[in-house]
Amino acid sequence: MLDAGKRFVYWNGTEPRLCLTETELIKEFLSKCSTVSGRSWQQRQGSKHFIGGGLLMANAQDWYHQRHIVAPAFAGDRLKGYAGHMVECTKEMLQSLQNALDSGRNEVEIGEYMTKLTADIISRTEFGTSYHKGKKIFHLLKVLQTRCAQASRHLCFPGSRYFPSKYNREIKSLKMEVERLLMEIIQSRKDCVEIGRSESYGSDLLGMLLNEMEKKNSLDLQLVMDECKTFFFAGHETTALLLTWTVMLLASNPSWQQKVRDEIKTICNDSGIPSLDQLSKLTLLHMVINESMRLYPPALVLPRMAFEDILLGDLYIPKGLSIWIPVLAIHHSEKLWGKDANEFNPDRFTSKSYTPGRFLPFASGPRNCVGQAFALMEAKIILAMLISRYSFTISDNYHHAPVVVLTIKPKYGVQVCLKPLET
Ligand code: HEM
Repeated sequence: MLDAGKRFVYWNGTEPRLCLTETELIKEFLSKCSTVSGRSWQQRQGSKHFIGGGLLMANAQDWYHQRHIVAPAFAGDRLKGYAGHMVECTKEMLQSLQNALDSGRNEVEIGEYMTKLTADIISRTEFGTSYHKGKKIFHLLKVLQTRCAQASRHLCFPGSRYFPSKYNREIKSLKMEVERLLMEIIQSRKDCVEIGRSESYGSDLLGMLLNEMEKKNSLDLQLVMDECKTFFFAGHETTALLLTWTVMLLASNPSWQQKVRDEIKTICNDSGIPSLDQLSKLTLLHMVINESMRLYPPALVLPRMAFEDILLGDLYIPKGLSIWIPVLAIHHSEKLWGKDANEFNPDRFTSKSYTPGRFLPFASGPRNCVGQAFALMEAKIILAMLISRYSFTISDNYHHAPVVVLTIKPKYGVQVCLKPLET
């Protein structure tokens, strides 16, 4: 793609798209244009049933307002408070790996375990004690997301979203069921506060959203529900893919696997469970995670629409033009990363100063990933616990077939052979 030139326009059906690959311009665009650019009508339409007007799809002043409500839930002590859920859920995942080994299997498809684990973690983080109901909601949301993807193929036909087709009827009833369950949880929290049984709406993500919105006098329940759906959508599959690809890379590179294991042993002693202070000291693990996100970025493109005329350096972007930042192509560019751009080499992240605009797994600027610190904490805890308990190698049954559909997935999964380590 980068061979087509540094900037070029191409047509996606009837929509012209400007592809931006110059790192200086990308940096400037992402840092300065967060309120004058945003999600297109098509993007919002395609996702409105399963995430609605949540942060990911919000634009302009709505986005700015929502970002300020949501951001505190992912920072400081609140963020640290989620670590316990991450450790507990990972212990359960390790137990099910052990059960698989005890039943005579020594090979597992690790992607399945990671997908279930990250769903469990976000479910507990969002809904605390209402966790089982949360899991049911998320299951319905997954079905809803698939149906929306199927229905969106017909979005180009005018009026198709109003047809009472099979998909549209199913989407409507799934959406109603999700919102009914979410309202049940929210209502019972509100009742507890009103009758004086509790002082706040709770310390989980949902409770924090309700508390923040009440403080700012804007308790909009539809928005609370949309944010809950957004966190699940934005934070579950992305992290599962990061973990799955990292295990694949470490299983194929035993020397890096051992280096990371030694680091974990030195820093976390024998427990293999990193404390919050220890997480920031796991520098080799962090380099491996970065390299994994460079090679297999869970978000492949950053799509935006210009809502006003924008002047970026010498580039004039007219209002209404779509802008695409091709993260995958930038992360694999030999010009930006050198001749070994397609190889696994975590050493390239030894220095913390990378050219801005060339490493964008979480985007950058004010509209970057609000869950970045959460995702990195989660990934480090899970990987540290897994690596200190098992050594793993890539199975002969693994076929390397990354498929690109919005995200980058291993088509046939990632099969690894596990060996318990002496403790
Ligand atoms: C490895 C894991 C993750 C990756 C690679 C990732 C990546 C990204 C990227 C690239 C964006 C910007 C999208 C764009 O501008 O088009 C984004 C936005 C967002 N992410 Fe993440 N994400 C991850 C995990 C999470 C988690 C765990 C959560 C929450 C629990 C989360 C919540 C969000 C939200 C709400 C936004 C929208 C922010 C805004 O528009 O202001 N993400 N993420």
